Amino acid sequence: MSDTIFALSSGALPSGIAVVRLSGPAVRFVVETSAGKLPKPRQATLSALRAGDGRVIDQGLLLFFPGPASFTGEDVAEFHLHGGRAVVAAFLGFLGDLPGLRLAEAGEFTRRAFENGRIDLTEAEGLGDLIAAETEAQRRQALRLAGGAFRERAEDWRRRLIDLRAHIEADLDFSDEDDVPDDLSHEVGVGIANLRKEMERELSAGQRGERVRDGLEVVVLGPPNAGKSSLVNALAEREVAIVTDIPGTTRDLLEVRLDLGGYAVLLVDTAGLREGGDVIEAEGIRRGRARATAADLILWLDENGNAPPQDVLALGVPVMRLRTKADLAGISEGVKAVSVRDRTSVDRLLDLLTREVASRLGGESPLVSRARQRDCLSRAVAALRNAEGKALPAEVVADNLRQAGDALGRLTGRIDIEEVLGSIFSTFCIGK
Ligand SMILES: Nc1nc2c(ncn2[C@@H]2O[C@H](COP(=O)(O)OP(=O)(O)OP(=O)(O)O)[C@@H](O)[C@H]2O)c(=O)[nH]1
Ligand SMILES: [K+]
Ligand SMILES: [Mg+2]
Repeated sequence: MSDTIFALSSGALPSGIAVVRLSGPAVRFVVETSAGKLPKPRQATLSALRAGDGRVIDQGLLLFFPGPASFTGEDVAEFHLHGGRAVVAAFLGFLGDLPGLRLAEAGEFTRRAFENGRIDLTEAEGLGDLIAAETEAQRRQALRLAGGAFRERAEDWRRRLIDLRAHIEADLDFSDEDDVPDDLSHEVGVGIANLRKEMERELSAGQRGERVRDGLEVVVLGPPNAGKSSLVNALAEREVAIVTDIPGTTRDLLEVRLDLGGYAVLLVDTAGLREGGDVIEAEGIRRGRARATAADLILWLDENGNAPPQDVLALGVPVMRLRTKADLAGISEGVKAVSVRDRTSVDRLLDLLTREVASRLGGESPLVSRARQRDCLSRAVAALRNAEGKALPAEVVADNLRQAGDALGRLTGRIDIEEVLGSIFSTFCIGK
């Protein structure tokens, strides 16, 4: 019999209300001990909440969700206490002293929901993303995943794969090996190609999904003293980076998270690019370049409006050129100008960046948003490609379809999941 787990599932104390959640076989016993009797399922019930020795710890709401129709699939209870530190400490102390009860590990409620078949792995990932979501686009995407959109899609694909295999296997039973009726093999070929195309569409949308989830990375590059750190501070509206008139002030990479029109952006300040300087600065410059290599956008800042050097252009990352310190010089045509002394110009730049980010990340929330999901789906696509060759023996086609199905099984967590489970659920917070 599994342990009964409990945790403070709501946020930091003190708070108006604190929700302590329990799941497992001892839940009924705990509820009866504390509230005197089991309340009606799924109905909030006000009750004195007592410790094992009968003393009242708090007066609060209690909810009881009998398994298997609960979040975890087991008996679950929620105690809504007053969110004082002493109240919660006393209640958790009472629970911890009961036999068979222990504090939940990070993500353990969700893990039980998965293990009891209440949700699949993509829904569990969606729940984790929903809790981590900081922007509107992240919330929408996570909610779609948590609501089962990817699971439904993957199940549909799996059913179709099974149908296709059934066709092929029926065929193997009834005909000589090299004598597959043309119309049937044609039908199967079309079915495989359609599946592959649908999966490929989701994979390419997934590049957007991963950016929405992780944030679009914008790296600020330019010569020393171009005003990079000043602009980063102005865009973030906080003094994140040190600004001085000494060239070579910034050495470490500095990351700032921005919410631009509901999209997460990671803005990275870097050391000014130049030859020479001391070892510390040289290392800073090396890190800045390396970071820019993987960026989604480079903001190239220069107070004269000069273009970036060839080695920056050669990175192949889109570049937005900006002339800085526009308050000091006249208008220069062709290059957008900004001055941190002129808030309107900073706001205009924010608008421009927001439009740029929205044009890249906007649209319906993609299903794929993690490397793990991308990896599983890529394997399925590769297997389908291998099944599409002309004049392949039916056994080879069937075997590749089976492999594609296995890849989808790994995606939803039907098979081969032990090695990924730990890494997925350990990123959750305790109480989820
Ligand atoms: N007049 C004016 N001065 C600015 C503007 N932006 C930055 N500066 C000044 O330019 C100097 C350099 O600014 P920083 O933001 O430190 O420049 P940086 O590119 O981060 O410099 P490094 O980190 O050393 O590469 C500071 O004295 C800033 O006050 C601007 O828009 N107008
Ligand atoms: K500087
Ligand atoms: Mg700087």
